[in-house]
Amino acid sequence: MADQPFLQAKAVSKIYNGKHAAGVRNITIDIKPAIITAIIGESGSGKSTLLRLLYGLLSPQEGRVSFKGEMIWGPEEKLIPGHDQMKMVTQHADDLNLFANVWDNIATLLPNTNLAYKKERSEQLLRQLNMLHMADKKVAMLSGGEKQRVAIARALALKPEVLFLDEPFNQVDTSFREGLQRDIRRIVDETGIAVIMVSHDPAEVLSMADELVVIRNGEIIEHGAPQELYNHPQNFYTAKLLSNCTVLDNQQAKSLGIETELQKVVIYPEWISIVQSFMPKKWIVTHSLFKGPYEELVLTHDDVSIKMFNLEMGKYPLGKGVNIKVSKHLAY
Ligand SMILES: Nc1ncnc2c1ncn2[C@@H]1O[C@H](COP(=O)(O)OP(=O)(O)OP(=O)(O)O)[C@@H](O)[C@H]1O
Repeated sequence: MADQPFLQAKAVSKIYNGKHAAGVRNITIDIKPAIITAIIGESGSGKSTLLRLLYGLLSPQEGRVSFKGEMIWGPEEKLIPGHDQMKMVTQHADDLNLFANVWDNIATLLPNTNLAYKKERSEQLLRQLNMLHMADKKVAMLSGGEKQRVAIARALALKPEVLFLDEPFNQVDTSFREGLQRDIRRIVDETGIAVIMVSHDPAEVLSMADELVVIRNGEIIEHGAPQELYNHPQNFYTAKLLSNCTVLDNQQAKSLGIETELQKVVIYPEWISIVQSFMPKKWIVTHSLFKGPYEELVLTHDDVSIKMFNLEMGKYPLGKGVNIKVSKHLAY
């Protein structure tokens, strides 16, 4: 059927036994093919639980998960949970054969019935993950990031339609991480696979995802495109997750000329700029953190401190007084 949902959870709940009623509650979500969906939320909010329910590693207590109209059965209903068309890679990349080389770790998953295809597909996977030059290396000799690439190539070997990534880049350093992120984006664009990922890193989800799903205390509170959620978060929680922002109460916000009846005012660092003015310079630079291409400054006036980015390195040393302009704020 043309309008059959791809991967869908309907009113799914899974609450663990324990002192606190933790887990996920009444989750309804439609995952689309050929895009990257990222699930974000604070630690313990239920991200991994949701991922495992979608993948069939956990059985829901209520609701159902289906893939192209077919029910996904969890371990309570099925001896070997999961679905042939879905694969998961976690941060541990733990199903690798450390004593075999990279090539064999991948080729072994492909059928022997067509050796020409086996060779061609293994090569293609290694090329997609930028590992062709390491084909002969023993996996035990690889770095954490390289092992992660092999794990992803293995997961893709049989052309699944859905790839789950649970904090896949945690062990990987920044430069390697960006390369891997780009490769995953390219694979999604080239193959039409759906990627569903969980990550703690706002920069990562903002740059990688097409759709963000925000989860708090086991419930989805909002979802949408990264740009939309970043610029217009409906919830204070989402703004705090996505930006290293300043949070003020409405009294403190008055010192920036912001009047609101709502309790909390959120200002992202990039919404504050230093301006030249003849007015008394009431904001004092009280902290300065070197961040490589920019400095993160904390400016203080009475009991109010705000964070901003400064690209003019060294121009505003500690103790310097400045005037500022706030171009935008959010209130909750
Ligand atoms: N097997 C379990 N038994 C009991 N409680 C559990 C179990 N697994 C998870 N929980 C609890 O359920 C809640 C959600 O856990 P989950 O791992 O899904 O959160 P998360 O958002 O992925 O967290 P993190 O970002 O820290 O990995 C947490 O409070 C956790 O302690």
